[in-house]
Amino acid sequence: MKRGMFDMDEVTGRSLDWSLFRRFLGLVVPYRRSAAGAMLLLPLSTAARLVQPYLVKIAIDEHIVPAQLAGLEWIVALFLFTVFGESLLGFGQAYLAQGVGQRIMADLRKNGFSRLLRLPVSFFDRHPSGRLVTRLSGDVENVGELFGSGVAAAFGELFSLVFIVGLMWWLNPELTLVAFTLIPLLLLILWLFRRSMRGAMRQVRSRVADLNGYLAERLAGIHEVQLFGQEQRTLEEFGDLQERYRQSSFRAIHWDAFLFSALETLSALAIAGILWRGGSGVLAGTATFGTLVAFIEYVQRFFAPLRKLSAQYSLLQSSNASLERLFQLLDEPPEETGNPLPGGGKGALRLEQVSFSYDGRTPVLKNIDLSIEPGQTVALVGDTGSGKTTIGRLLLRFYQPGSGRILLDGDDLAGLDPELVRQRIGWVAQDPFLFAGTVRNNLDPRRFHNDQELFKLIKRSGCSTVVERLGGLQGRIEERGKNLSAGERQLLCLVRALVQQPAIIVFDEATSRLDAGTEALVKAEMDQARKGRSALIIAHRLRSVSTADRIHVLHHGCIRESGSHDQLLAENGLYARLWRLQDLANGSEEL
Ligand SMILES: Nc1ncnc2c1ncn2[C@@H]1O[C@H](COP(=O)(O)OP(=O)(O)OP(=O)(O)O)[C@@H](O)[C@H]1O
Repeated sequence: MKRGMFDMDEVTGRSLDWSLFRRFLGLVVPYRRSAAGAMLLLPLSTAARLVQPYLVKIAIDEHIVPAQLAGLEWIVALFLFTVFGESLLGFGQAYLAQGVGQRIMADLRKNGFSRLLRLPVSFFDRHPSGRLVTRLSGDVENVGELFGSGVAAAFGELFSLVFIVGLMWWLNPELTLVAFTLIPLLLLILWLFRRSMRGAMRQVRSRVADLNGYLAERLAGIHEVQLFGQEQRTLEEFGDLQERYRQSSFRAIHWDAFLFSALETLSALAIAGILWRGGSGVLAGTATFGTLVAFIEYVQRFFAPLRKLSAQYSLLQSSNASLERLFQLLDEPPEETGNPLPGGGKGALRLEQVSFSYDGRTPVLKNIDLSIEPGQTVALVGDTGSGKTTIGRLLLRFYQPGSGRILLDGDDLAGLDPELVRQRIGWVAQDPFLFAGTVRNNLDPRRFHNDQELFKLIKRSGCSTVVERLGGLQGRIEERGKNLSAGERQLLCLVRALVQQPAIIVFDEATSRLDAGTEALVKAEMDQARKGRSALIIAHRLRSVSTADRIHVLHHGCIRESGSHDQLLAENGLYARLWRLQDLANGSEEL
């Protein structure tokens, strides 16, 4: 698959970043007691583990070699005690550390989702939903592991290393130097690994996000995939993404394997050095046999944490990229809240010289002047892509105009609380969306009415048959309203818009998908809904707006003509031409 065919997730993540890490520690603060407990148990369990080879040395040097069996049972008992102690302490440590990790995950998921819900719609234009799902699932998991399996464990391993080197030096400095002559080589290998692993982990995260994004998009459009026989092509594209993901994972595994075998080799070389120098030392009487055995054991235990540290390093790298992505999300500025709306608005709207572009480059609306007086019905017509829906979105404050201003009952929309604006302006969308859940939760999400009032409104809006078929207010609507026809969905969305008793109602192609019979029904309900409030009707079919008080004809983002139906026909301009075209087509065809 070509790069760019499906937007690649930005490859983020610097090397281990302390500012990110400090911020991560802030997530641990609420659980500091458990975290401190986990950190405290770590050195204790490590000490219990590392004292074991020393006990073996004593057993050999003081009891077995000199054939002094008295007291050996105490050494064995102590040995067993440290083994059980290590298990118990290790269990307690893992329990506390993993608990902290799980709580951090829950917090991040909740905070991330809560931020997503408050982000402006323009954010979702830039970020495919599949990628956002990856952030709240995969990235959160990674960060959660950072404490349990990452930080706490790394702290333990580092403690082990220092403890081992200290003990070895205390037992025999010369043998310690022999064991660690390969340290420069070890550092070189670790540096190489660290550099390569960082790039590999970033790529893995980025490619898994691509894969998830693609999956989410294709599953959402499964009807179109099947309709256009795209199963094979989709499979191939998925296969390509999957292959890219596999390759990057493989690269990461390859580096992991490299480090594992390099450390194994170094460990074996160090043991060989100890056998050679230590063996001659035992024969010359400068070292004891017990020290030799303990050294071999300690060298193995020195390289084991390094292997673990390298695994933790991969984890830290991938968590770093995940942390960066999650913090980016948490730092996204939420939609501005603005001032509360003064009460008693009558539903007057005014657009003054409004211009707008989605991407900051291509103008979609240019210097729009338009007003709706209280109780008036204004219509927007124009060809596909001329910017009608965009005007509706600006009215609902989903986007802010690039220049110019919009006044709602005299107040600049830019300074008003969007939630309250959306309560005052009802919206019946072109492609209405219903959530999986009860009829009640869908129709009256803000709980404006009790059941009786709601049912009255449903009846008045002519959709009581639909609601009864679904099983009443507690009846179930499936995901995206797929157990309903387009007309039924449109009718329910009309009720949903009316429930909040808006001063202004916007119909965006509300009847475009309906058959003649249902269209007449919805149209009648729309006429009913317009009574006593201002309305903006966005439509292709001129017949459906001919009775509007004022009609604006939009062309390439500019208002080309304005007036009543009769005035526009008399002007004999674009509107009149479109009207004749639609009339020719029996008034039933779209533009
Ligand atoms: N989210 C978006 N991001 C970028 N461009 C967009 C977005 N939504 C719409 N556009 C572009 O803005 C222009 C106006 O779109 P808009 O939906 O307002 O047209 P419309 O007049 O309502 O069309 P239609 O009658 O087909 O619904 C189009 O060129 C469209 O491609």
